[in-house]
Amino acid sequence: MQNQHEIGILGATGMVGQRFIQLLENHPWFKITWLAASDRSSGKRYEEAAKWRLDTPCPERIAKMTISPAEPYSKDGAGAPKIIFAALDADIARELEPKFAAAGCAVVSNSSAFRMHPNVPLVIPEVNADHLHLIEDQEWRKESGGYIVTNPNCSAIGLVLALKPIEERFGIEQIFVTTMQAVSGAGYPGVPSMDILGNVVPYIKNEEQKMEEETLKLLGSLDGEHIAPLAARMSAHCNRVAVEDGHTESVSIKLGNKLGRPATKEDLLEAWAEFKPLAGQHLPTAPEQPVEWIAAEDRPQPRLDKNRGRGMAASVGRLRPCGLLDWKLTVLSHNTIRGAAGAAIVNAELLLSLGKLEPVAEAAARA
Ligand SMILES: NC(=O)C1=CN([C@@H]2O[C@H](COP(=O)(O)OP(=O)(O)OC[C@H]3O[C@@H](n4cnc5c(N)ncnc54)[C@H](OP(=O)(O)O)[C@@H]3O)[C@@H](O)[C@H]2O)C=CC1
Ligand SMILES: N[C@@H](CC(=O)OP(=O)(O)O)C(=O)O
Repeated sequence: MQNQHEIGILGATGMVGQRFIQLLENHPWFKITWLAASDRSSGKRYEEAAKWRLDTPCPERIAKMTISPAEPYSKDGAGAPKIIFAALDADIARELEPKFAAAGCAVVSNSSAFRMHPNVPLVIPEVNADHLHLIEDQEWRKESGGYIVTNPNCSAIGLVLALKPIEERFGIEQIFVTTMQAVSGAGYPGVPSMDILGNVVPYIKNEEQKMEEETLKLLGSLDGEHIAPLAARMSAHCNRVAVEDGHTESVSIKLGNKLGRPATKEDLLEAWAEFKPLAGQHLPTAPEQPVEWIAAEDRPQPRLDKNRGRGMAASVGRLRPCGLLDWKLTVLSHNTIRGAAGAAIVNAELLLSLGKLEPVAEAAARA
């Protein structure tokens, strides 16, 4: 890819916005040319508005950029770029993302606002790239070429990466999952230190419902113009724990009978090892091995394993028979990389490789 495409970030000052900047600053296909946040930040230089929380320095070029209002067109008529990465709270996303899509932008969203909308694809490229077909039914796409594509909740994404190869080969009938979610998942400043230090909080608003609905949509199949969710039963328990980054999940599953015989441990390990659905597509942010099996009996652990595959792989370990369902295992993934900014970036890479980020005028003219 020779030309870099100009991109903008909505919510650029937040936890996920900062990850977008970190992951995109040296990206071979995308160049950050526009940053937007709330009225509190607009008009300020990025370094004045954002409290940089990551362990690599804020890129100098970005620090000096001025934050724009969160609108698709500015007063002088100049527009935001046509590719927008969005990292907004759901309520704000619900209001702003459609404005950008209506203005002809491809909105690659990380928020939950439209994930379960029937015409909005909820996508993990390794899992359900075919669901992108839904954008063609969006009114914005028909009128201006713009559209919204979403990535999943940060807890759903690791789980689904681990389950997809199993569902494909063996089928899945029941899923039981308990999460241990990092504090960075709540944004900054997030959970008060007095609430989380030396403690576990067994409640994250709306999280269990999102995990359950999104998992079944992601593992569902495109049926004409609709997604038929996976017909499995699922129960999620979500907890906040005193970990900085990385969501860990204890999972039990009951398998289907696609194989015609009970699956062995070796069958499951082989399914993960051979799961490389994007091989040969050369998407820069996609990990070579999306699901990494760790044999050590006490892994995966967030401190040691969250950065596998540059933070884009789901780590899986502790596979053993389950006394209630068939198998139990532990899954770990980085919540602000694979679970947020990295997920949206790999979605945009997929869209570009499929020709769906071409200039909007062309798409609108075709419609
Ligand atoms: N943190 C995580 O691990 C994950 C987060 N998410 C989701 O990503 C989204 C962002 O999360 P996170 O980065 O943690 O949140 P933060 O609270 O850290 O950041 C929110 C961002 O939105 C901006 N913003 C707030 N109000 C407005 C407004 N009215 N108009 C325009 N911009 C506004 C803020 O700007 P300002 O600085 O000016 O206030 C800031 O840039 C949320 O939907 C969250 O649920 C998803 C997966 C994982
Ligand atoms: N709720 C998640 C992070 C998040 O923001 O999820 P969502 O993208 O579904 O809103 C957590 O607290 O860890």
